Amino acid sequence: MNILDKIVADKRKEVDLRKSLIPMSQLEQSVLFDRQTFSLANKLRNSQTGIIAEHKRRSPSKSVINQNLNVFDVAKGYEDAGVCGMSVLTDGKYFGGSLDDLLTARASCNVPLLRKEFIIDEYQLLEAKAYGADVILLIAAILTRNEIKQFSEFAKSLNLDVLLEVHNEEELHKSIMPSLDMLGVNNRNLKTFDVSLETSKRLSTLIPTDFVKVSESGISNIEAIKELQPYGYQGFLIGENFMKTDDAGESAKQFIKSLL
Ligand SMILES: O=C(O)c1ccccc1NCC(=O)[C@H](O)[C@H](O)COP(=O)(O)O
Repeated sequence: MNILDKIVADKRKEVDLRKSLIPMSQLEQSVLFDRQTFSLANKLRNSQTGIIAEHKRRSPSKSVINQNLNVFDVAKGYEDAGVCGMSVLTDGKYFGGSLDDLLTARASCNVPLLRKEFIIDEYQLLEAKAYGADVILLIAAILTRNEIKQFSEFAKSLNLDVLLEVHNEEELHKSIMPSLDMLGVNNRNLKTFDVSLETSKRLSTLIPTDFVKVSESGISNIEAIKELQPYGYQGFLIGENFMKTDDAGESAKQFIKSLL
């Protein structure tokens, strides 16, 4: 079994348990459920830099990145740096994240928040809304076309933006549909962890122009952004490069300053 299959198998068990502990009706009663959400897609369309900065303590490919940073300070730092959005990993077992991280980030800043998760059930979209997210991620590699349609339409009914992530042509062809806002190309192969910006370049021409294009993973310098912008990318998801430093917000600030 590859790592992605393992993550998804574990996630199914976790979501089943969560559902039995907190019913959907309780999530819908969250004070955050009826808040006006921020659109990441609109922010990216109107930005010169397009940085989506991630909170990421550890990962299957790198094990520990940084366990010492406080998500409240990281969120505030990213906002002060001028990011377009913040991605918050909420998976506990593989990334050391939690829904509490999402809530803490929400309490700390007013930038669009992406719940970075392995979404396999509509229940997780209700959780995303209840804990303050504005955007959800759908990963084509772990979903059927019908699931992508069902989850993205449900997310839109909750006023959440949808970022659909692909890694190859087949995933892209099965996923294109009007209920998506942003098409993300992950430069990291989630089964082997190989990273190449060439993936974003190769797939760029196949993405219809009505979607905001986002390049994800393995972006560690300004040159990478300059290389990807001519391919139509308006969003750049960056995790490790900021999180490996002592001050992720300051690192994002210097990065964005050099881009302008
Ligand atoms: O990062 C991993 O090792 C990983 C492994 C398996 C599934 C997902 C994984 N990462 C999620 C992400 O998409 C990245 O955290 C995100 O794009 C930022 O990447 P980076 O800038 O390389 O930290």
